[in-house]
Amino acid sequence: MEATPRPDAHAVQRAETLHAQATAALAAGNPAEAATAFGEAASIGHPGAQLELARLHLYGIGMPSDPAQAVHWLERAEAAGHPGAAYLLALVAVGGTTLPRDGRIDARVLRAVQQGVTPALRAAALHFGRKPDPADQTRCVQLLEHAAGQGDIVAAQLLAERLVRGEGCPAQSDAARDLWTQLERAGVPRLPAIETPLPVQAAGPAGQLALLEALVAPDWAVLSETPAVRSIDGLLSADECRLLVACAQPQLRASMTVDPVTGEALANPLRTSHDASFDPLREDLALRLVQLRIAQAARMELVHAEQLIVLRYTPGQEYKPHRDYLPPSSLATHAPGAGNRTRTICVYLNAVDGGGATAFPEAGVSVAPAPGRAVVFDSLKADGSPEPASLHAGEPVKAGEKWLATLWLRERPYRGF
Ligand SMILES: O=C(O)CCC(=O)C(=O)O
Ligand SMILES: [Fe+2]
Repeated sequence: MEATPRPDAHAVQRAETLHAQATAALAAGNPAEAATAFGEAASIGHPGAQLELARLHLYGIGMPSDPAQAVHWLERAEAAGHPGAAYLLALVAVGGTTLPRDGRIDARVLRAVQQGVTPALRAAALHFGRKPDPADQTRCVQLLEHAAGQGDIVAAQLLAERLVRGEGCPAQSDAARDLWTQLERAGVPRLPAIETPLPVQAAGPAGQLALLEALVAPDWAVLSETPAVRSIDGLLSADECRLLVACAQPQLRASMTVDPVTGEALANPLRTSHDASFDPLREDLALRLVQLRIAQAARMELVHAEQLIVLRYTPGQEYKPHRDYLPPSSLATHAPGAGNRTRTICVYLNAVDGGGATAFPEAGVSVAPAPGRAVVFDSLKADGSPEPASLHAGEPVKAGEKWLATLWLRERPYRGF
């Protein structure tokens, strides 16, 4: 890596001014202007500007997405000692498209954890939380405490759920109640009760970070060959199911469907749930690792996936019989280069008190919700043409809530990294 020449005091001052201008431009909704100013400050050697510029390149804000360019600036910021840069480089590398999946991932996350980078603490907590060793369970709680102490609301929610059940610590119902009272005062909704009675595959060696274990998914069981329907148990841990619900809750809105004639998104009685779509910008390392395992379970690369969707159904709500492949009208406007939706994986995040199974009438199979269980099915035939027998429905919920995470996977890459 090239060493960045040390800028003089005047240049440092100018870089600070540009960084402040760029930050203001971004907040005011002028990403192109922000990119120019961050770019100038980054070239002078401002590590914060290098990191911000990298994020714009990565997510294609104010410019087309260019992960390789993002990595270039992140490596500079990392060399200058910016704690967030190591974290972001690890986040890019786990995807395996722009940087190799190698030992630097764990080393970088470990460094970010030691420097207290909040999303790194959250990701490490969830990783250790999947290891059965009691010391790792304790580590998970400590990392959640550290992140929550730094203002990470989601970590605080996950911590409260562990405290109340005594997961990785003695049960502390008073402390859990106090924490929930504080959270509720701040407008944070309660999480549904999520426990995973299904055994979850252990996450690599005890006592150490080995984040690439996220890519190891349990095998599927074939329920129907044609149409292809499979199920997988123990895909996500309780913490991971809670994470998806907690991240979705603030963004829930009435679900839309694609009009088969016009391709427009419409509120539709076909689908009465609420859902949240995860903007890639909001995908932190923990969410990315969870999604990588979900994609792996579906035996596809995550770059083929549209944005993760989390759905919530309350009693009476359902997703009436439908097929997931896109009609030609919407395919033409929704990333046609990626091809059609070829496969879907839905992961149940909680136990539903009544109803809510996913039914495949043509296959004659039905999958009941259980936390961490997934159903994987194909929407296209082997020759790429639509498979009408992939018809399926989310049956009405009769009691309690149903939380579900869905990845719709395209024939070809849909995401940039
Ligand atoms: O709610 C369900 O069980 C099915 C969801 C579904 O069909 C979808 O997300 O495409
Ligand atoms: Fe569907």
